Amino acid sequence: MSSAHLDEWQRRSFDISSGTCTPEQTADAYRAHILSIQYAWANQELSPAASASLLRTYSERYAAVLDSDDPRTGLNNYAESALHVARNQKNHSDKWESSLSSLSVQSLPCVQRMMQAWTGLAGKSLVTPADVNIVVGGEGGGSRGGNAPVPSTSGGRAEHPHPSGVGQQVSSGSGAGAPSHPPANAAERPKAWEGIQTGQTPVSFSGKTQPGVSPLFGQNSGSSTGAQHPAGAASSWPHNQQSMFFSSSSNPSKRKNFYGSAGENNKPSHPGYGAQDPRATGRRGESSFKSAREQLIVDQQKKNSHQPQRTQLPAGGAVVKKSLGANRQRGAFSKFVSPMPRQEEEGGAASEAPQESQLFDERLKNFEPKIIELIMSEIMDHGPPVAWDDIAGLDFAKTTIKEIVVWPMLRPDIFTGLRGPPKGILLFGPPGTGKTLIGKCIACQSGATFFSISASSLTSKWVGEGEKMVRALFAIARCHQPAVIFIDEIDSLLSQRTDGEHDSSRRIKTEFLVQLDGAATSADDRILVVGATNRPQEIDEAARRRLAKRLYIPLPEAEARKKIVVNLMSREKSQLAPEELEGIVRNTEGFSGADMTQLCREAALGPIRSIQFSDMATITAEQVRPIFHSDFQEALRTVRPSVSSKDLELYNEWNKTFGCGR
Ligand SMILES: Nc1ncnc2c1ncn2[C@@H]1O[C@H](COP(=O)(O)OP(=O)(O)OP(=O)(O)O)[C@@H](O)[C@H]1O
Ligand SMILES: [Mg+2]
Repeated sequence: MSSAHLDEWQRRSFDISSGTCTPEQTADAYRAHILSIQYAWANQELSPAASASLLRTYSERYAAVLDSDDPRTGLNNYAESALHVARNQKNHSDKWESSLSSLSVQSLPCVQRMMQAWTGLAGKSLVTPADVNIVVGGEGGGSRGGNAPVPSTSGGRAEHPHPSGVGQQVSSGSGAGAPSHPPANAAERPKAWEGIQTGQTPVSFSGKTQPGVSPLFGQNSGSSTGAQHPAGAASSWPHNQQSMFFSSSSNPSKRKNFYGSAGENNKPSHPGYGAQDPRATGRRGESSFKSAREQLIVDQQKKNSHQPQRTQLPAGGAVVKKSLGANRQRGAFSKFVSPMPRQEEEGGAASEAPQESQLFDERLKNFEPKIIELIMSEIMDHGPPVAWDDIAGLDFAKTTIKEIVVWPMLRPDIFTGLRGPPKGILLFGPPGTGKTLIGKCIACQSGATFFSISASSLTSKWVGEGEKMVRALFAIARCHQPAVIFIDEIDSLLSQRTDGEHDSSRRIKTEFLVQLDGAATSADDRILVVGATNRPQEIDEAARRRLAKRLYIPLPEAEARKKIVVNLMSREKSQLAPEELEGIVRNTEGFSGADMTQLCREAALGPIRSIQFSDMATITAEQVRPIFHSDFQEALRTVRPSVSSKDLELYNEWNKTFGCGR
């Protein structure tokens, strides 16, 4: 035994027996003991007999700590695990089975009304608001965001009524066709309807509309219209209506799940999104087993659940393809939509789903799971939301970006051919002017799948891994279209190729250029690469050409500086007269957005600095005085602009030569 070991053991023994340790610390120390005994034994520092004896001794004491029912002296393992089980336990509603029989359902007034409406009121809204109280799928079983997984009968050409019996999802939109009549006899009815009639299908009814659960009857909360459902679904849905009925993988994070979806084609899942939460299927009794990867995704979803839902489940549930912009919800979180409708997207029939799923596998089968995993982790779905208004000034850049990202979504029909959006944007300008901020804003506002890639994650110490990463990145982006790939500090990835540089970094650049060029991507692919740099002159000329839209992000003008101060001060207690504000703006000529932020931070410390040291411990937050103009004056002594006029000249020069600004 080395003396170091003995010292350590002695110290731990002392700690444990000193009585000052919490049960957790004691247990930890015992665990450490047992580990070190095993380690010493494995290294032949302890004889087998000695280690067996030590282990026995420690195990006895260890057990006493762990299994104690006295919380002061030990850890109650049973309680801990019981808590764990309780945390993961499904609530009662999971087990709750409706006592409603098919007969009692039929006698419900709303069902009666609906049946009457069916026969008597074709062409009119069939439901009253009260009807929306009936939901399908129970907990988590519905689809979200107004994309009810029900087939459409758009254009009045549906031969089959809605499985719920309504015949059509009643919509506020204009795209809905005339509601269809119910089939006159049971033989004509789709199976799902029979399921309701006979109580065979696992339909549950709850007393209230749950958020995120699509009403079975009645108006959809979103902009879902008949037109939103893929054409053709109407004719194909009866064959798998149950799966459509219950599939609901509309969570945005599900798209991270597409990988590994092989073999799931027959499940009522969103084929493009792979494994799904079994609860979401609404099928009771199905195995609740989740792989570690699925569990991770579920955990991530929970973690990010406060984020706005940006991904829309294509109508029809079983259809993978995202619908085009014209059919989507619009607004801040709506998706960036391809101006070039693809054939499959237009078709969108459920029968195409298996092919699509195969396509996903096909496209990614050559990539190592590890690499795919790495890239998937770079998909940015979270982070504090940034709105266009949070970015002061930069109107030209903002308008141009909206033009490239937002407008094609609104009018996909006119953004085709030569008007198609560019594949690459370069944001360049002095440091701290909001380039990264714009990237974050695109992530929040475009609705596209947003990959925020750092150059370091693409460059690997393993030769050859880097270009694989680049290939995988674009392949995955292609599977998640429309997609935006944001590469901050792109100069480090695409700097000029020199003779002396390492071969692997050269290969990464080449691969990137190939992918950017579209040689490896088709014209229909909606992948937008946004690069940001404050060293535009270092970018390789080939890369420069591919980043066709080069936008100068200059230092903020007076108005923008004012807006930054006003924005930041609105969140603090401050007293600034308008003329004082103007004074600050005048004195900050040449400051970048980041400098302005720094100035405000420094000024905000003014009130704190004025507090007497003796009062520091007792003063309440309300007693801290507001930020005054004098604090700004004080701050201006220490905060200086970070961009020199010489640097500015360089940027202006580069902008004149290569920029796309006016
Ligand atoms: N136009 C702006 N409006 C509001 N805040 C801004 C603006 N520009 C910069 N800022 C502030 O400065 C901070 C830094 O900005 P950002 O990281 O976007 O700069 P950058 O242009 O990416 O700089 P770099 O080139 O050094 O990466 C932002 O978090 C924000 O607080
Ligand atoms: Mg930046």
